[in-house]
Amino acid sequence: MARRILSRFGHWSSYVFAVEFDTKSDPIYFALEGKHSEGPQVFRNVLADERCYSLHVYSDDIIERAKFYGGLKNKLSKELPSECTLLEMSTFQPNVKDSVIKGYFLKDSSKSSATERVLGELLRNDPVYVCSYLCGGEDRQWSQHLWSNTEDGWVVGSEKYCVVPAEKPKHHPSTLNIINDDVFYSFEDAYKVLQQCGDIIPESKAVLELVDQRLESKEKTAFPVIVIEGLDATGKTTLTESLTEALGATLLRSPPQCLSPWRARFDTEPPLIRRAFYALGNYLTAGQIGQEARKAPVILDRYWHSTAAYAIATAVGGKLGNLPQAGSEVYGWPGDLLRPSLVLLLSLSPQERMRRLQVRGQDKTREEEELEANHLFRQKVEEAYQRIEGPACVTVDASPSPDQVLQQVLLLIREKCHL
Ligand SMILES: Nc1ncnc2c1ncn2[C@@H]1O[C@H](COP(=O)(O)OP(=O)(O)OP(=O)(O)O)[C@@H](O)[C@H]1O
Ligand SMILES: Cc1cn([C@H]2C[C@H](O)[C@@H](COP(=O)(O)O)O2)c(=O)[nH]c1=O
Repeated sequence: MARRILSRFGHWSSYVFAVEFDTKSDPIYFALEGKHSEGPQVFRNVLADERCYSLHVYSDDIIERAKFYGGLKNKLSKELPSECTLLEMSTFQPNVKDSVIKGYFLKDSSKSSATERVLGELLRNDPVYVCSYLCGGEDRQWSQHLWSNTEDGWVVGSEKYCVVPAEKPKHHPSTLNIINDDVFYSFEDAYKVLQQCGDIIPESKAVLELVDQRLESKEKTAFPVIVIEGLDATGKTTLTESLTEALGATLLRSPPQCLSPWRARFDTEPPLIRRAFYALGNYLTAGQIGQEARKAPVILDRYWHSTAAYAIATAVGGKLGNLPQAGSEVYGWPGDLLRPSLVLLLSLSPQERMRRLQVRGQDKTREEEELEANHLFRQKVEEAYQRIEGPACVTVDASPSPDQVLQQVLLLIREKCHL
């Protein structure tokens, strides 16, 4: 397997490694060299005497890679001794798109041999690289040892590298693989993913059959198309229903109703597959818009902004600042997807949104840690919404009463769409 990666991007030692010791701060970045450099040691403040390993998921088959990585955390949590801590890790070439190899860094304070047995099994049977780390000498310098497969099992390979500090890259590594792993910018790219899943996810075929029958629509529409976006419970359903009535419009949504039987199934899949499903949903909806907007205005409950914003926020690890900068190509609109006339983003304070969620009877029992993680995720979704362009969204304060929100939005629509 090592040979495969060498042919694609160069030698293993040309990669930079990022370990997420703490999601609130930057990862620890390190590189590999033949000898240790003078200066600060990597891991000085974060590792003591634990045994350490890393796992890197790699396969030329993007579906195999996504599926295996998608299930790996669960598998490791079940099989490894409870004294093992799993940290997210990426291996990448700075500024090289699509170069990220996802994986985990493992701190093991158990005394058992179970960890090496589990990792050896993975190396033998699955699309992974395994490395172990040793700390030696008076100056406590770390080295990385890439494991190899042999006929008798696995061995700690002869390839030993010195672990040296690496510079923080300009962009967080998780941003390098967004295009076509998390967000699809053409119908064809999303379609290909579901085509490749046909054998392992039979439902993909049913979805593709529907998609094959879609009506193509990229043209400018006779009547305006107005999208209402926002986080869960910001009032989209309430507003889209009243708007539809007030304007004598047609109400559509993305993903469209016809995909409902498969949505839950695709929600359990890793991001590559799940996001391709949602992307195709937009193209199906675009076909419906093309038909309906000949006769009346169209109100849309979610569209491309949701697809891209949720995907980007999920893909980008750690802090809000790790999101790609405003103006980045990841916030662009797909060239082959019908553009709406206006996109309105409903915005609420986290407290009011939580209150509405609770009134609705959901999300009552989150643990504090999960809430915090979620809060960061929500912030990333909102920020990503606001950075998407072509068209960009107009933010609407959704905190007044339903009728006041409706009146405010009607004014905006009259002003921007001359309705
Ligand atoms: N302007 C408002 N003021 C107070 N409560 C509201 C307002 N708009 C909606 N609500 C209430 O907030 C809850 C969430 O509203 P709604 O279902 O319309 O949100 P949503 O954005 O469509 O949610 P989701 O995306 O999760 O489907 C509902 O109980 C609804 O009655
Ligand atoms: C359209 C769309 C939705 N999602 C996710 C985001 C939310 O968690 C739910 C909300 O869906 P609802 O139908 O409004 O309740 O689905 C997504 O990830 N990508 C999308 O394109």
